[in-house]
Amino acid sequence: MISVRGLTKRYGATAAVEDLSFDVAPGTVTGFLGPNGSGKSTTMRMIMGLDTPDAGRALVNGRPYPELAWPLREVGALLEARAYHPGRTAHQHLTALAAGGGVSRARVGEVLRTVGLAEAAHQRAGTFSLGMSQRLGIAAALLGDPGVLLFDEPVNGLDPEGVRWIRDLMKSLAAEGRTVLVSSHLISEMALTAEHLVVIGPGRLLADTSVAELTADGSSLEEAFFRLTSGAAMYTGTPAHRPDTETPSPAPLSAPSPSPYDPPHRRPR
Ligand SMILES: Nc1ncnc2c1ncn2[C@@H]1O[C@H](COP(=O)(O)OP(=O)(O)OP(=O)(O)O)[C@@H](O)[C@H]1O
Repeated sequence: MISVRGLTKRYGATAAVEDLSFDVAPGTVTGFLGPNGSGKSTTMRMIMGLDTPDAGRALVNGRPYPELAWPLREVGALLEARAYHPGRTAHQHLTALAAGGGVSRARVGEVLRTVGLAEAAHQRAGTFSLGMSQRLGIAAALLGDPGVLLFDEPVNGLDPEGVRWIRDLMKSLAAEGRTVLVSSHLISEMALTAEHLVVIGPGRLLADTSVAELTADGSSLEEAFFRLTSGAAMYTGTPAHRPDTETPSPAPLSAPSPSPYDPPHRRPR
C-alpha cells in the first residue's frame, strides 16, 4: 500500500509537486499518468526516500521509506534503467544489492531467470542494450520479493516484445496481490496495462479513478486524458456510494473550471 498525503516539492520557483494526495491499493496495476514534467518521477523519488518533501508525506505500508527496517523486502523500484556500475556483471550487481539489503543470495538467480537474463548473468552490465538494462533494473526491484513495486516509464525504448513482456509482468505482480504503480506518458500502453489511474497535471492531482470510469462516457482513454491535461475539464468522479441515489451516474468530465489546476474532487475509495 502506498499513501501520499499533501505531498509538495519545489525546486526554486518550480512547484514540481503541489499538495498531492492519493493511495495506491494492492491487487491492481495503478497507472501514474501525466505529461512530461508533470511531477511523476519527483513523486516516485519521494516515495522511495530519494527526495525530501517540502511538505506532506509519502508512506509505504504506513511508514516513510527511511523508517522501513528492510526496505528492499518491502518496496522495489525501477527509477533509472542504467543505475548500475557498468563494469559489474548483472550477477555481481544484484549480489551486492542483496548483501546490502538483507536478501538471500539465492534470490539473485531467481530474479535473473524471472526477467530473462539468466544467460547474460555474467556479462558486464555496461554492454547491455536498453531492454536488457530495463530487465536488470526490474530484477533489482524484485530482489527482496517486495509487496510494493514502482516502475518509472518501464517501457521507454523497448521493442514490442519487451513492451508486452513488461505489461504481462506488471499484471502478474498485481494478480499476486502486490501494489504496483507504473508511471507513463504513453496512454495507449496504460490503457492495456492499468485498471486504476492517478493522473497529474503540473504537480497536481487531476484524477484518481478507474480506467472504466474515466472512459464510461464512451470516450477513449486518450480523449479523456487530453481533456484532463488541457484543463478543458476536470474529473469530478462518481462517489462510490451515493446516499441519495441507487444507481451512480456515469463518471463525468466536468465543465471547465476557472483554473485548470484547482484541486479536483477525489473519488472516495
Ligand atoms: N532536481 C531538479 N532540479 C530542478 N528541477 C527539477 C528537478 N527534478 C525535477 N525538476 C522539475 O520538476 C518538474 C517535474 O519533473 P519530473 O521529472 O518529476 O516530471 P515527470 O512527470 O517525471 O516528467 P517526464 O515524463 O518528462 O519524466 C519539472 O518541471 C522538472 O523540470
